[in-house]
Amino acid sequence: MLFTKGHGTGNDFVIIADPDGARTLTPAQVAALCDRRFGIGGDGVLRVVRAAKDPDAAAWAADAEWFMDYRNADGTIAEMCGNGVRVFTRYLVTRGLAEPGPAGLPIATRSGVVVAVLEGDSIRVHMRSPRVYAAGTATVGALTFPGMAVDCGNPHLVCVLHDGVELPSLDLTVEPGFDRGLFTAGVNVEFVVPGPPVDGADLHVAMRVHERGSGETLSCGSGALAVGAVALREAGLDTGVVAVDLPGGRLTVTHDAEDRWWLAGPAVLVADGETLA
Ligand SMILES: N[C@@H](CCC[C@H](N)C(=O)O)C(=O)O
Repeated sequence: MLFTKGHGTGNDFVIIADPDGARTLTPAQVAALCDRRFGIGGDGVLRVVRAAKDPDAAAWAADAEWFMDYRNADGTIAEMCGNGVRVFTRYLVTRGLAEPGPAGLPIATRSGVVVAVLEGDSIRVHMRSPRVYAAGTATVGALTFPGMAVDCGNPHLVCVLHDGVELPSLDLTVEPGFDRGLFTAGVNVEFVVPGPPVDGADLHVAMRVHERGSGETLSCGSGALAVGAVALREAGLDTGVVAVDLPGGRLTVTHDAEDRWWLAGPAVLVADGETLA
């Protein structure tokens, strides 16, 4: 099987082209591809398929030619992957499979159509609007952190650290505890600390994330969107730009005056290959 490897701020993906929807990817195959010792290694798989050729995306085929079929490293399906959309777009354009129009390139995902705009090394995506909807808590070791539940198409719990707890001190090798009644399908948990002012942003934060189905990753685009929404809300700002620093680099979240939410950051293809087993 031919594959391409790519990443967005270190959130890395195995990309499998399946334009006509001829391939079945089982959870076990996805987990094997993503295995960092016995496989290619990745936080997830992006299957590149025409929306019209996949029953999960047929509803969007009139609005977007291509469907990002995203799977987590453990083989589970997720509704959205913000870094994945950018890497997916880079793949389509680099391979000549799509060309963005003046308004950008629509991409179908399991949580609807998003639109990607190429800006050199960076790709900016008009995302589905995040919805901050409930209070929750996360536990890491003996510590409990209050947080806000945010729906970005996929579920997030954003926790601002308190009492001088520092991001590097958190052990995210194990899944944080969370309220399974609130998040019946699991959750991606973001831990956030405020940062000093940076040029071009209204707010600046640093975050780490434990992703549902993938463990701690170097970056999570939908997580950054959730964090940006909570940061703007807590600052009392309706619109603004939030610089979000992750272990893998910086993403920028913007809520503009037309009520659009944007996620921007780099997207890189690093290798092509072929699996042998
Ligand atoms: N890394 C992604 C999110 C991938 C899906 C997530 N693990 C889930 O299960 O919801 C991103 O960049 O958004």
